[in-house]
Amino acid sequence: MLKILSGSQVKELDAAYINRKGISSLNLMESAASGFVGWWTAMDFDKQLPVVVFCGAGNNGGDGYAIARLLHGLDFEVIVVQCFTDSSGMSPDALFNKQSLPDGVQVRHWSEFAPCESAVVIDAYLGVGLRGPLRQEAVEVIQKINSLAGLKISVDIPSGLPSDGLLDGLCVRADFTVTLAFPKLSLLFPEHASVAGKLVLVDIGIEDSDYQEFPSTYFFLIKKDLKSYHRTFHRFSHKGDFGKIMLFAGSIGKMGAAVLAGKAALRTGSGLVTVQIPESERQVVQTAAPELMCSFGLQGNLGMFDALGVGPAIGVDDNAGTLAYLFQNFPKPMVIDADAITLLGKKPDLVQLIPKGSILTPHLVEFDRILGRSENHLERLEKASDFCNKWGLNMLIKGANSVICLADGRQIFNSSGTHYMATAGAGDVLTGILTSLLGQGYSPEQAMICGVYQHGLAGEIAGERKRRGTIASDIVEAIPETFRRLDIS
Ligand SMILES: NC(=O)C1=CN([C@@H]2O[C@H](COP(=O)(O)OP(=O)(O)OC[C@H]3O[C@@H](n4cnc5c(N)ncnc54)[C@H](OP(=O)(O)O)[C@@H]3O)[C@@H](O)[C@H]2O)[C@H](O)CC1
Ligand SMILES: [K+]
Repeated sequence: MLKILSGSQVKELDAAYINRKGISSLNLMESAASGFVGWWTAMDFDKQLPVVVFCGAGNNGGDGYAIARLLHGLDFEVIVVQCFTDSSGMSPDALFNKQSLPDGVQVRHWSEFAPCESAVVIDAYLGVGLRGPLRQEAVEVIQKINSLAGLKISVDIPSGLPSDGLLDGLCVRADFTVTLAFPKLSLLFPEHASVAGKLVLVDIGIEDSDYQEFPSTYFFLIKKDLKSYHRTFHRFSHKGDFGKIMLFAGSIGKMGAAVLAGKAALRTGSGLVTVQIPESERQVVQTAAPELMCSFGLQGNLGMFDALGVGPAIGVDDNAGTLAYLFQNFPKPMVIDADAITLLGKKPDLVQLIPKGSILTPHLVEFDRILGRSENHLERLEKASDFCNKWGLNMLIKGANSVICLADGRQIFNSSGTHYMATAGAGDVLTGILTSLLGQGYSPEQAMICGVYQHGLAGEIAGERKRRGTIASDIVEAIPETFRRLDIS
């Protein structure tokens, strides 16, 4: 899992890495530039289009000069736009790379650069070294970059965006941000989605062990992490090992929630799945999914289940008593979603009854219902951390880059998923997946890590095939393929 460090820790990380590996800072900059160009090559940009690289005087600019040299070597027409006047303030590595530009690369000063009609723009003006409010010249440079018509690609972070905090002013509006080593925290905030564009992560060779000495509570979950969090089953495993779970979901007119959550749990590998529903609606479930079992009364049978999920479309009117009953009579961690979260917002006294280690899965509106409105994502993350710590609970804040908030304070941003998942019932599918994994003996942390990543991956697989026509059932049907892609048997 990648640790997300603050902008000011990046310099120390580089120094420690350089020291340990016995390489120069220039080598690291070259890795960054060649990583960027590796992505560029895979994107197969049109060689007819000129490439305009805006370079600052710091190491972000240094990356830009090195990228300009490498792209020129690949036969692109490259124009470097120098965004400073006095070269004496340049970082040594940026200066070296500026001096290494081949003759064929044109260099202009930003104030003299007249925008060409069509070009790809690379923004290597300011990176994580930004300090304080933008100076006047920087405002004008960024306005110029934003005024250009072509595709804009920011190196490491859109220039002007603080790496760890909130945008307060102007920054480059990127179509892609190619971020180095780990995503900068602010790139993961929903309020910055429109300036960060698509996020691309480039590995520059720094290993997980190099991060160890740097404290951070923020992490980024990537594909290679998944396998080690999964349980392995053997040839003597039987139906019981895969868990018996109960999903309390659906109500009259909204039975799809029970069907989707139930099918998702089956596709995730649950041995036996029972849905708790109104008796009058049993034919909906049993016709849609014959593998599901139905139950119509809670009392008496909770002890037989390994895990429980509650909330999707149960309604908020008469269920406070039921929730209290579940919390008091099912002592293991459970999944709490949708209407159950809204109910907690209405009856906060219920929170203290929730079994420790349980997983709450609010989207942003539901989050506000339990913890009040937040001005921004940073405030939201802090509230989640306090809440989880106070009550010994886990929370998943759903959205692009959903955040897994663990009771011990770690907050893990998910990297999988797509906007095609913004469709009715996608959350019900997640509840089914998470409850299934808890029932298979996964700890809440394991269940959240595996479940959230695979839910996102299933959405990506469904989206590849169905694009904006993706519906929640497609996500369910893509779950088996996620096990194949992650090489999990
Ligand atoms: N491990 C890695 O991830 C690596 C990243 N690399 C790249 O390096 C940058 C960070 O480089 P750094 O030199 O620390 O800083 P920047 O280039 O981002 O910024 C410094 C320049 O910004 C000017 N600045 C600072 N604040 C302001 C402001 N408020 N308004 C205007 N200009 C500002 C500063 O000017 P000074 O006059 O104050 O010196 C500098 O010119 C990182 O983002 C990556 O891109 C490395 O390539 C290798 C490893
Ligand atoms: K930049």
